[in-house]
Amino acid sequence: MEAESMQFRASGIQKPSKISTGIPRPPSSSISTGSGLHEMTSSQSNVRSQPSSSIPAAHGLKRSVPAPGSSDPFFQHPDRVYSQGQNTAVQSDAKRVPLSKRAEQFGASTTSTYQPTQSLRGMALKDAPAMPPPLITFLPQRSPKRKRLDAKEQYQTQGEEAQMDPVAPTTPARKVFDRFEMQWNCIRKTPMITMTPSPKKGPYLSKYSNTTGYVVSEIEEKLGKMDSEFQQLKEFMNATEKSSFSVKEELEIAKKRVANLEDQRNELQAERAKLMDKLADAEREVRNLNIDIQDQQRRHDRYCEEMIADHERKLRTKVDDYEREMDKVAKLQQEFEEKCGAEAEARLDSLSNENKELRSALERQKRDHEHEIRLLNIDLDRQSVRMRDFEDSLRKSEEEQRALQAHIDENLKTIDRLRKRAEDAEESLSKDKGHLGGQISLLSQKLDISSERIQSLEEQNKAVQLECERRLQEIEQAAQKKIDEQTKALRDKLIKEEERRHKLFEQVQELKGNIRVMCRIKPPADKSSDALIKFNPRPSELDEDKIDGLIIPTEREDFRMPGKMIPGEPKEFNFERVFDDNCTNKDVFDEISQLVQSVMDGKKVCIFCYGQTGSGKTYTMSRKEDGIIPRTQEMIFSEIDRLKVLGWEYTVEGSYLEVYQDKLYDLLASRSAKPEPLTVDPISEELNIKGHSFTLLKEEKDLDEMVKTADNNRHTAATAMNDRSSRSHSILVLKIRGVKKNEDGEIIKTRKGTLNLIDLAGSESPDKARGDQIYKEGVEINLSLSYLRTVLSRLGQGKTEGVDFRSFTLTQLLRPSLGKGCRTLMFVMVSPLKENENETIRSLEFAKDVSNTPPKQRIKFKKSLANCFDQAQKVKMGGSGGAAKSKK
Ligand SMILES: Nc1ncnc2c1ncn2[C@@H]1O[C@H](COP(=O)(O)OP(=O)(O)OP(=O)(O)O)[C@@H](O)[C@H]1O
Repeated sequence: MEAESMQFRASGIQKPSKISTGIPRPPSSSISTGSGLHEMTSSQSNVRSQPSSSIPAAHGLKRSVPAPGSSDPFFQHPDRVYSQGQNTAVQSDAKRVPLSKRAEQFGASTTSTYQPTQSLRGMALKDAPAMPPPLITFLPQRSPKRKRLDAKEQYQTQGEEAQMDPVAPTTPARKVFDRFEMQWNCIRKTPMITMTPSPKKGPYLSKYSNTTGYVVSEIEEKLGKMDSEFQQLKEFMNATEKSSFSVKEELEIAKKRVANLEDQRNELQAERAKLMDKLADAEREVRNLNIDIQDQQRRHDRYCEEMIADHERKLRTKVDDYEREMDKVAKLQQEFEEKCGAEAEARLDSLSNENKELRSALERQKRDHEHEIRLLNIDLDRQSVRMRDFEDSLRKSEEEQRALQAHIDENLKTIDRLRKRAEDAEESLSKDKGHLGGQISLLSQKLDISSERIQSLEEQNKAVQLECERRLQEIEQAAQKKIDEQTKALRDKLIKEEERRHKLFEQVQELKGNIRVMCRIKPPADKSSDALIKFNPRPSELDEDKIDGLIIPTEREDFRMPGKMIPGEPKEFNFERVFDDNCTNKDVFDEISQLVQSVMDGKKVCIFCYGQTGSGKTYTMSRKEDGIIPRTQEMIFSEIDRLKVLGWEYTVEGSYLEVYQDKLYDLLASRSAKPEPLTVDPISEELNIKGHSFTLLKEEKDLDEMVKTADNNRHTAATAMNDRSSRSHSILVLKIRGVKKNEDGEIIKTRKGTLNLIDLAGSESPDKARGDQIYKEGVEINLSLSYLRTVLSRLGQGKTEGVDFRSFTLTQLLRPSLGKGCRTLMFVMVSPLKENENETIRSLEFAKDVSNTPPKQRIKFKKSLANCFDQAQKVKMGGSGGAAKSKK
């Protein structure tokens, strides 16, 4: 059976062996029943070739069987009409033609008819039709509309059809099988041949007899067997077809998978190309970053070098200037010391001027130096800002690198994923495996190389950054060291210079006198309309731009002609300086700032503002924007800062006091209750007020606050002339203490200065018409002022002994600052209005009294100075050599 099935597969036509027994045979016959249809034909042939002995009475049958195409009724059956040729062919080719072929032959005679009434009597078995003629058309009819397909298309179409209907007879084998099945069904449906029973005939013929029946049942049995075999065959055929369709399906799936894998491979290649591009971009970016970093570093180096060179150059210039100045000072000092005798006085003024210039130059230089240091610090700051910027840019580049790295990591992850996918694909695509694997490994190798490169670039970056930081630190340290050294050298020089300046300054101040007087003329509200006093200003002999004297014309009654006014003796007033109505508060302070400086040097200084009500005392002393007090505040605290550099530490204590009706009050005390008068210690060397303590002023703003409080509390009383007319003396007292310590912290020098800034009450004559209270206040004020004049006059004459300060609270208060070695400046404020002329002249005379007592030295100094100018003038007229001399 196995061999047969194999044979079937090879030929495409399977024929069960039982089929060969489709033609009934005698049971004794040697014809094998196990052969196929082919054998069946052979057996028929064998039957024909057998000796007549084996087939009894064959002849009778032979004779009775008509030849095909004859008029025998068998062949006239409407369903079994055979042409003679066909029949012959069947008979002659029965041995060779396979059943299928024969089936085709049968199928070709679509019009053949079968006559069941036809008898086979007298027909030899070999002449009997081998197969019953088919009842229907065997060959499948092709639809005329159906397109003719080539073999492949047909195969595919059949495959598709088979997919739709797995048992559809579309394959050639199926077609043959179906035809065979139909043929077989025909045979099965064909009614059994009717034969006339003939007991005389042999057993063979008796098989066809219905009367005996056993032969028919045998055939029936065999047919049943064949049927079942056929069913098996059919099942087998169906199963085979099904498996063939599933194989086809698998093939299709495999094809699709191949296509998918192809796509994946393409995708992978595209992704690899993208990654390569990204990698190239990253490398390019890193290269650019490196170039940027190098550029930045170069620029930074160049900037540092330039800065250092510039700084050195500036410093050299400064040192040179400083040394030149020092030489000049030394020369001057020498000259001064050499000509200290009579000529010294003659030269004193020029020396003092020079000294002033020198001092201002030195201060300028010092300021410049400080400015230089500030600039250097700014430069350093800028440098550190640049450094920070540089660090920022580095940090940014690092971040970019990190982002790049993250990107690469992401890509690596993607690659890993892809690699995994590729590996999966590799498993199913064995052909592409090597190729794809190679590509992936190449890609991962390249990526590894890139990651290594990035890592090394990062390391390079870090190294460059570290190097930059190190170099910058070195430069900073070197610059700082140089700055420190130079600052120290300059500081030492400055300290020496400061000491010299201090000495010279003291000398000049001594020469200027301990009591100095200056005058200020208040500008008139309306120059054109107001009736003004005719001040004839006299320019200073020392400085033509300045005024130091006033000549006021007077009138007197002609004693020969009473009532007639004639010009009187002009009144001449000489002061250290006169500020006319063009001068500002700044000019005033520039002139007196040296006295504030003296306080820093440990001197006791009193600055008074004297004058009639409304003449501008408070304006000069306390004007918020530019008065003496606000400017003094600023100067003191900036001086403290300056001297700190030279090793001085200062403390400032202050108090704001008021003398009203000869009683002392604290202007800082609360005004809610009636203020209690204070008592001054009459003996103490320092100003001591019982029950009163000075306020420690750490910063300028503390002093400012104190002044504001005092201003608010200041007692004022309305007068006809000035709404805020002051009816009391106000005194701002500042105690300034300085100590200088050595490196071990021991105090090596101390300075104790006191500054009294006094805004005196209005000096006008008391007028009864303004009320008793004001009159009383006026009398009191006048008394205290005249006593002050007395005290100052005596002091101006150098009489420090026997001066009684205790008579009035004001002088008692100022006593510690008016004694020997103290400095006093009196500002006399005058009104320019004609209506105030008397008061103005009285004020000027008051001031004259104070200043009319200059030291003898001063008179001599002025005389010799005048001589000097005369001589210089003469020389100038005489020739150039003289001019040079005069210049000198
Ligand atoms: N140099 C000046 N320039 C412009 N205005 C001035 C000047 N001096 C004083 N004044 C003005 O004159 C008025 C009176 O000045 P101030 O109060 O200073 O007088 P005073 O002498 O202090 O008076 P009192 O003795 O009553 O206190 C103010 O309005 C002030 O602004």
